[in-house]
Amino acid sequence: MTDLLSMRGVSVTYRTETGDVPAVRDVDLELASGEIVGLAGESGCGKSTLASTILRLQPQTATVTGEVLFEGRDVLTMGWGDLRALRWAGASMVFQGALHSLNPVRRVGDQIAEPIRVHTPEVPDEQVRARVGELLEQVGMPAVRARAYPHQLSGGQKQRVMIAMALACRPRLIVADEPTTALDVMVQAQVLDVLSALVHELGVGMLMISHDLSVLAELCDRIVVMYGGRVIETGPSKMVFGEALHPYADALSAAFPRVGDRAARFAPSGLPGDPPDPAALPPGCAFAPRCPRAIEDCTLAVPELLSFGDDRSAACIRLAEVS
Ligand SMILES: Nc1ncnc2c1ncn2[C@@H]1O[C@H](COP(=O)(O)OP(=O)(O)OP(=O)(O)O)[C@@H](O)[C@H]1O
Repeated sequence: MTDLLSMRGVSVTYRTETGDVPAVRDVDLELASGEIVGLAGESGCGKSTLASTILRLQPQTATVTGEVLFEGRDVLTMGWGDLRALRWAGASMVFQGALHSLNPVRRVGDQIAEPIRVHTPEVPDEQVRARVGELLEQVGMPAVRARAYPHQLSGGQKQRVMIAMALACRPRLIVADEPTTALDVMVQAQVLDVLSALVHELGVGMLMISHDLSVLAELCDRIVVMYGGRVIETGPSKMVFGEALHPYADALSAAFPRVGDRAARFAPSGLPGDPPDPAALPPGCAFAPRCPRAIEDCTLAVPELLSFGDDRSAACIRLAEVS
């Protein structure tokens, strides 16, 4: 078990008018301080749902079971006071839609200062302002930009502001859900550089979700690949993308795009069919209907996630042949 984040047997089911949607099924995930872990998988495989459990941000229609231990304490059962203290100060999130979540009529410096003021009301204004300037400089912007309004900033600068805000209360974990998706390729690369430099410099942990495999490969120490709500492979990033064990992860790396190549973004070319509907998974291995190596036995039971060496695991009954 790692010191920072340890998720055990996490399942999330949404209640909907048309029935239950089991979006995440029995997921284990470990993340240590200073480590960047990437969550990969096609749209709808449960990445955002899993990430939202870390800060208990899922909607009321969701039922979450299992354990989400943050520094040894279960986020799923902690009281509201502890949860409030955890958000921003323990763990913070950089969202996909961040570019539109800044308040257009407030200076960005005031918006970065807000979590600091809420979490540490005793800190005098002058120190808060100094901290905001320091944060802007950390993300590569001059401190004077604190006075700017969002419309005066470019998309990349706005995303830097969101990163500064996420860092404001010195969290030990950052959850980044598609943090650069809306940005141009060049700006995307710059923002990713800022993020990874900060994670390494400050020694915080980061869970990174991206459709873009090249982003994950470049940035992450370890990769967790999801399919149909389950983890199907984990391992060091170079190995998962270079010599995948699971046929699905293998199909992904075969379709490996160039950095920022949006046309090739996470749609494993050459893989027939669509990702499964989480409310109606096929029996046994959910990937079997699309898998070039599937045999009849694959449909009998959900394959267990088995360890391969110290740092890799995969869920496929045919691994003896694949590995
Ligand atoms: N609030 C909700 N109510 C019902 N179903 C939901 C809700 N949020 C997500 N889902 C469903 O849960 C499944 C997992 O969704 P999730 O957004 O976690 O996947 P994802 O891998 O992050 O996809 P994407 O990359 O498209 O964001 C999908 O089938 C989705 O339709």
